[in-house]
Amino acid sequence: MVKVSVVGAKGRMGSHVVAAVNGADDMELALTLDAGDDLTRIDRSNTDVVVEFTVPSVSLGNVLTLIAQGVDVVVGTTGWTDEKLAQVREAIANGPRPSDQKVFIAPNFAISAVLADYFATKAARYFESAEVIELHHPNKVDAPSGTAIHTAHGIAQARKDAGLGEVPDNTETDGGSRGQVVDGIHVHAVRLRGLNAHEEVLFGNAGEQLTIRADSFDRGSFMPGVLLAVRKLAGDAPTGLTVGLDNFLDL
Ligand SMILES: NC(=O)C1=CN([C@@H]2O[C@H](COP(=O)(O)OP(=O)(O)OC[C@H]3O[C@@H](n4cnc5c(N)ncnc54)[C@H](O)[C@@H]3O)[C@@H](O)[C@H]2O)C=CC1
Ligand SMILES: O=C(O)C1=N[C@H](C(=O)O)C[C@H](O)C1
Repeated sequence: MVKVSVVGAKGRMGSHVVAAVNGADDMELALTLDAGDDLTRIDRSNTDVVVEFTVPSVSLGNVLTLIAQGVDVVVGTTGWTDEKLAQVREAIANGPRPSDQKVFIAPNFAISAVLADYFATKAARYFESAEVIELHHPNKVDAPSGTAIHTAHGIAQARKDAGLGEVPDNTETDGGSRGQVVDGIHVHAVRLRGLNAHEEVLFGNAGEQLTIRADSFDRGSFMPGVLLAVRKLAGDAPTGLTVGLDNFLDL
C-alpha cells in the first residue's frame, strides 16, 4: 500500500484527492493537513507520497519543507516559474535523499488538457497566428491559469524551433484587452460562474483556423492523473524533478 498524505486537504482539489485516495485499493490515506498545520508532522515513517494542492503563494515553501522531510511530492498547485523550479532542484540536491527523491509538478492532471497542450505544441509550427484563451470558475485566485502559461511556453518553443517569427499583430492601442503576453503568445483569461476549467488554443493562417479545446467539467476529471502520478512516484518515475503529466503518458 502506498501511504499518501494530502496538503491543502480542505480545499476544492485537496478534498477530491482525499476521496480519490480513500477509493484507491492500492493506497492508504495518511495525514490530511491544511493551512496552519505543521508540515513537519509528515515524514518517511508515515508517508510515501504527499499530494500538494494549496495556493501559489505558499506552494514553494511547502514543497521545500516536504523535500527536507525526505518524502516524495506530487504538486498540482500553480504559480511555478523557472526560478522556483530551480529552487526545488537545489533543495533535492541538498536534501536528505539527493540520489532518489522524486518531486512531480503538473499544471494540469486532466487527460483532455494534457492532450490539448501536446497537440498544440505539434500544431504550432504550421500556423502564423496563435492565441490561448483559458476559462475558469470565478473562485480561482491566479490568472492566467498555470495550464495556459504552460501551453503558451510550449507553443512559443515550437515556433522558435521551426524558425517562425513574431505572431502578426498591428494593435496600436491596448487597454489590456489583448491579454497577457507569455513568451510572445497572447493569453486571455475568462472568469465566469458556472465554468470549471477550460482552455482553447486558436491557430490561424490566411483563410483557415484550427481550434483545440479541452473542458474539465468536474474536478473528478483530475483524479485519474493525480493517482497515476502517485503510483509513478511510488514506482518507476525518474528521480529528481519532473514537470508535466505528459512524461507519464505514452505520447
Ligand atoms: N494541476 C491541476 O490539475 C489542477 C491545479 N489546480 C490548482 O490547485 C491549486 C488549488 O486549487 P483549489 O483546490 O481550487 O484551491 P482552494 O482554495 O479550494 O484550496 C486551497 C487549500 O489550500 C489551503 N492552504 C492555504 N495555505 C496553506 C498552507 N500554507 N498549507 C497548507 N494548506 C494551505 C487552503 O486552506 C485551502 O484549503 C490552485 O493553484 C489551482 O490552480 C486546480 C485544479 C487542477
Ligand atoms: O484553479 C483551477 O481550477 C485550475 N487550475 C489549474 C491551472 O491554473 O491551470 C488547472 C486547471 O485549469 C484548474
